[in-house]
Amino acid sequence: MNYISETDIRNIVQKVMAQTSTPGQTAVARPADQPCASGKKRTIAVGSDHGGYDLKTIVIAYLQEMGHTVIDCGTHSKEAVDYPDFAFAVADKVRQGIACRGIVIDAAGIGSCMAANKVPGVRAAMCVDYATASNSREHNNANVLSLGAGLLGVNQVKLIIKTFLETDFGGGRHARRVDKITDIEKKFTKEG
Ligand SMILES: O=P(O)(O)OC[C@H]1O[C@@H](O)[C@H](O)[C@@H]1O
Repeated sequence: MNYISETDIRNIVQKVMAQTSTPGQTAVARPADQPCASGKKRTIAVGSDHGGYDLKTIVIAYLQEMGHTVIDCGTHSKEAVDYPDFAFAVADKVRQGIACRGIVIDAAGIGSCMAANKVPGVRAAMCVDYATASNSREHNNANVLSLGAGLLGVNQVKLIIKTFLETDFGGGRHARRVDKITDIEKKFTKEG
């Protein structure tokens, strides 16, 4: 006859407790939180609306030049579309761990950032220069970069992307704070 041993019960309880951790406890790692070691060739998801379409083409070429694999989540023309659809497509690739990082682009970069941040496990940052790109990585462990195509020149964009991909998370006090962001998210998601 099959029965559940005390060890099995202990394992089940530990698993359930880990999945329902409360603020102050260490966050459970999800695919989107898996490390994306610097210096390595990565898979990066990129998406834009019509306002970011031209820049997306440049960004994809730049990433490929650096040796990264790109998942192009669209849009595929300059026909008017809605940025949340493409920001979600990118963010969901990061959430699932299919892409290590994501880049979302629209004309201003704001709406795509908002939409991407609704996806569990995603920390999207709208960056406009070296300082915001490095801070978003070092302090916030951002895994999605949002760019405003109408605000940035091509060289600026390349510097932002290079910085975003090559800056490591600082850990320490920053990890405690990022864990608190995750705890807020968990209050509102079943998936947590
Ligand atoms: O082309 P329309 O619809 O005027 O504006 C789209 C842009 O306006 C903002 O929402 C976004 O930045 C998006 O790219």
